[in-house]
Amino acid sequence: MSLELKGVTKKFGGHTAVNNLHLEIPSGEMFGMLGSNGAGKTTTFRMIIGLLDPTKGNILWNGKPLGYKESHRIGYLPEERGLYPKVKVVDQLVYLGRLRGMKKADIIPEMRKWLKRFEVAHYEKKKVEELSKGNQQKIQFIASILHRPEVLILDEPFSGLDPVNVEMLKEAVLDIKRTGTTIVFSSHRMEHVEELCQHLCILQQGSPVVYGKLTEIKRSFGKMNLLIHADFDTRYLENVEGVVKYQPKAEGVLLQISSEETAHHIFSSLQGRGFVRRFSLEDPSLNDIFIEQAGKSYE
Ligand SMILES: Nc1ncnc2c1ncn2[C@@H]1O[C@H](COP(=O)(O)OP(=O)(O)OP(=O)(O)O)[C@@H](O)[C@H]1O
Repeated sequence: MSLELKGVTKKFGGHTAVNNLHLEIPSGEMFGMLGSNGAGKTTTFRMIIGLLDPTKGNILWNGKPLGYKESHRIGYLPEERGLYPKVKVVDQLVYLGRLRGMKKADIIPEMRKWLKRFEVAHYEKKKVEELSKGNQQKIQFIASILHRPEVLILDEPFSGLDPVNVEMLKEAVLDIKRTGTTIVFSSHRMEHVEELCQHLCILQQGSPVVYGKLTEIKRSFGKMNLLIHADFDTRYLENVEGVVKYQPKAEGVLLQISSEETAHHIFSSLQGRGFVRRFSLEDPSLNDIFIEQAGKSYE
């Protein structure tokens, strides 16, 4: 049971937006799709949901093609949010739920459950344009999950939300995953992907430059981070062998080092120089990996 992309390519005229993409996303998994602006994430999502046809390749859900007719199986939160501004929240959700094969009598209680959970129950009879952008996003999220899809595609679900709402949405996404839904989501916020996904892919110009399990991707990166807070000048570390990057922080310094051996060596070299409040060896962050692979910072 999985979502499979087999050699999927999408060309727009002479431009290749997605290039021979092979992915296998196990059923029930939450999968992170990363990449710089224009890398091909949204195009891939549009092909998965059947809004665009691949120029080449196949997309299979449990071994069968996923087409536009399978829309009741798929939930999609698009990047460019698009609800009808003049239509009331309830009418909008009933309309979208019915499009995905639900009965009105089933939609209303499910809708109310989610509106309450997202603390927007009092907007049920308001027009969408009367809601803030963040609250409109919650409504659009509800629209994407109301029919309990088997596959849920979330394009930048957390963008534009305040930290409290990000947490609220994250909890909801995790609960949906627990029901067995397969979730693919894109984000430019690496910490969200690190927190939620076991597997991920980084696209660059339509091709995956990193693909696999987060823990293995980190392990095979070949570098680690060393955080040091010391009450003395540590600038000499910049020239120590094995130190790849030296970044002064508001407090202390963050080093990127090539091996654990370098950490041992640095630890010894700090002895006798003064007080060390923190010495912490850490895995590389996804941001480190992204910057190196895709060549862009999203901090
Ligand atoms: N309908 C279209 N016609 C022509 N070119 C397109 C079309 N849709 C996307 N593209 C091009 O395909 C490439 C991939 O775009 P896509 O929107 O998939 O990137 P993305 O990874 O989602 O980017 P972002 O992070 O900015 O949302 C871009 O170069 C884009 O200009």
